[in-house]
Amino acid sequence: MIEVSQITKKYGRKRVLDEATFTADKGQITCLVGINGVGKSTILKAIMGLTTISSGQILIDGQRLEPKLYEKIVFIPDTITMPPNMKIGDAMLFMNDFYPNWNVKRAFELLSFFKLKVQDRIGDLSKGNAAKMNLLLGLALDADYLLMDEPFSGIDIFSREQIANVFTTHLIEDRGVIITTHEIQDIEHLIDKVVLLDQGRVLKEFSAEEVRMKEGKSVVDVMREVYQA
Ligand SMILES: Nc1ncnc2c1ncn2[C@@H]1O[C@H](COP(=O)(O)OP(=O)(O)OP(=O)(O)O)[C@@H](O)[C@H]1O
Repeated sequence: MIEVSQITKKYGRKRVLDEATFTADKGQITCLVGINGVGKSTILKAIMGLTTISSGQILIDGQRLEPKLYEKIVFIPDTITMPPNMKIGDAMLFMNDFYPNWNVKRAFELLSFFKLKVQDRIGDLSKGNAAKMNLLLGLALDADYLLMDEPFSGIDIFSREQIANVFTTHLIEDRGVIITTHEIQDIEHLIDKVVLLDQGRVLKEFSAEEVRMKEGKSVVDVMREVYQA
C-alpha cells in the first residue's frame, strides 16, 4: 500500500499541497482527480522522491522511500524521455541494459498490444503512439506500483480506448496504479478508488464501486456535487 499522510509542499510562499492524505492499494487503480494546478503531478513526484515535501510522510509498503525501494515503483510521465533519434527497439534495448527489472517478455507483449514497431523512430511517432510507447517503457518494468501522469492527454479517442484497455489485461496484473487524468469518463469503469483534490487538499476519497452500487452515482456525478457545490 502507498500511504500519503498529511503532505504539504510549498513553492516559495505558495502552498501547492496542503496536508494531502490518502492511500492507494496494490491490485487497485486509484485516480487523482481535480482541475488544472490542484497538485496531482506534484503528488506523484513527491511519492517518487522527485520533489521534496515540507512536511508529512509517504510510506510504500510501510517503508519510507529509499534507493532499494526504487525498483518497486515506476513513474510514467506525460512526456517522452528518450531521444527523438532513437528507434523504439533501441529504447527497449536501452531499458534492458539499465534496468534489472526490465521484463523482456512483457515488453514485446506490450509492443504487439499497442501495435507499435521496433523500427519506428521515436521523433516520428504520433502523439497517441508516443503515449503508448511511454506506457510500454513503464509497464514492462517489474514494479509493484505504477504512477501514471495524464496518459490520455491530447490523444484521439481510439488511442485512449486502446490505452484504457490495457488496464483490463494481465499486463497490469495485480499491481497498484495511481493515475492522474482529466479524461475520467475513459476509465471510469476501471477505477477502484477516486481521490478528489482541490487546491492541494483532498476533498473526498471514495470507492467508485460503492458510490455506483449504493448511491447509483457515477464518478462524474460525485465530481459535479463536490466541485459545483
Ligand atoms: N517548479 C515549480 N515552481 C513553482 N510552482 C510550481 C512548480 N511546479 C508546479 N508548481 C505549481 O504547483 C501547483 C500544482 O501543480 P501540479 O503540476 O502538481 O498540478 P496538476 O494538478 O498536476 O495540474 P495539471 O492538471 O495542469 O497537470 C500549480 O499551481 C503549479 O503552478
